[in-house]
Amino acid sequence: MKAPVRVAVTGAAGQIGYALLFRIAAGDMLGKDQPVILHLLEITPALPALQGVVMELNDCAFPTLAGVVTSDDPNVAFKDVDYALLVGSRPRGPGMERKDLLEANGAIFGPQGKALNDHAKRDVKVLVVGNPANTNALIAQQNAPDLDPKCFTAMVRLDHNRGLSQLAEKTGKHSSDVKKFTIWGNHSSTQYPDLHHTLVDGKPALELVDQSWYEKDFIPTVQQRGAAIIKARGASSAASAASAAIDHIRNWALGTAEGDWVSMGIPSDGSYGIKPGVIFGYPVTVKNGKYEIVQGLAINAFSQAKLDATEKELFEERAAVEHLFAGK
Ligand SMILES: NC(=O)c1ccc[n+]([C@@H]2O[C@H](COP(=O)([O-])OP(=O)(O)OC[C@H]3O[C@@H](n4cnc5c(N)ncnc54)[C@H](O)[C@@H]3O)[C@@H](O)[C@H]2O)c1
Ligand SMILES: O=C(O)C[C@H](O)C(=O)O
Repeated sequence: MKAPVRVAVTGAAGQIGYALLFRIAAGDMLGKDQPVILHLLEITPALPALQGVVMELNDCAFPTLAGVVTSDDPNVAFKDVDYALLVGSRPRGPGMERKDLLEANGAIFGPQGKALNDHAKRDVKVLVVGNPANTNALIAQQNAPDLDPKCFTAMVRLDHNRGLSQLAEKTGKHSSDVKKFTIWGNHSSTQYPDLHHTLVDGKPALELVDQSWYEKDFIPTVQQRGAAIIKARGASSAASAASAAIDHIRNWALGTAEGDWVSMGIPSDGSYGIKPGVIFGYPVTVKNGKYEIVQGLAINAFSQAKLDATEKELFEERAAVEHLFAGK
């Protein structure tokens, strides 16, 4: 067994929290040889419910669970953490766009960014799940001037996994046969699920499906999947969101597979013409805990229009929350 690492999860008594904590504690995220100490943050009224979750965690007697810290204070919860999964925030209901949550949730991420800045490990890996995830990650990043801006990422992995599954079903293959798929941009209905470089069992995806299915079926299905789940379940996705969060951190910590990439919301740096200043979904590979944008992919006019639309939306969201940045 390795030395334990500290993993913070916010909103730990919520529905994603309930699907996430047990898998992290069981070693699904960082490996069966990596003990974890969970640092669980909740709002004060949810602390009794959180205690119930902790009782259940203990009752599992997981070999990889080395301790649990609970708090309603981010300055306590983020002390010395190696990983922080920022889930705690309000989910949307039917008929809402995720950006309608900016007002309600944006205020959560400034103080949490500052607490990470003041207390977390200097190479902390932060994943924002709470919606609107990209812009909340930007708010946290902008309140953490002493941390590397690249510590802050947002989750587009659920969209990525949804795309793998849709394409696998259409082509009669398994999702593990699908490689080099990308979610560009925002975790919102402007996200661009891009099949132009995708391979299914080694063959170009766009040679296996027709363009009209790609444009009129695949893209909107992936873009609107969160809303479809809210409609069907009466609550937003939880187990699949938790699973995607585990995939995102596992790949960031342990690396991506040779010959493939994953999608992560990361700080834009000018790659593919996206101006710096937002958290943008990109194709990335990871080695030794560092992610790198896959460079040199051809972008045709169709793709460029989609990239422009999602970039525009992210800069609009940025403009709406700039007052929450440190020093503003
Ligand atoms: N990025 C994605 O792909 C994705 C997928 C699914 C859900 N989400 C988002 O994740 C968020 C959580 O969803 P859920 O279904 O678990 O919601 P939920 O309402 O079941 O749980 C949220 C929890 O967060 C807690 N919380 C609220 N403010 C907090 C704060 N300041 N600090 C700590 N905890 C706080 C609440 O008490 C609650 O227990 C929502 O914003 C949802 O839209 C994102
Ligand atoms: O759609 C939502 O509001 C929840 C989540 O972001 C999802 O994609 O399932």
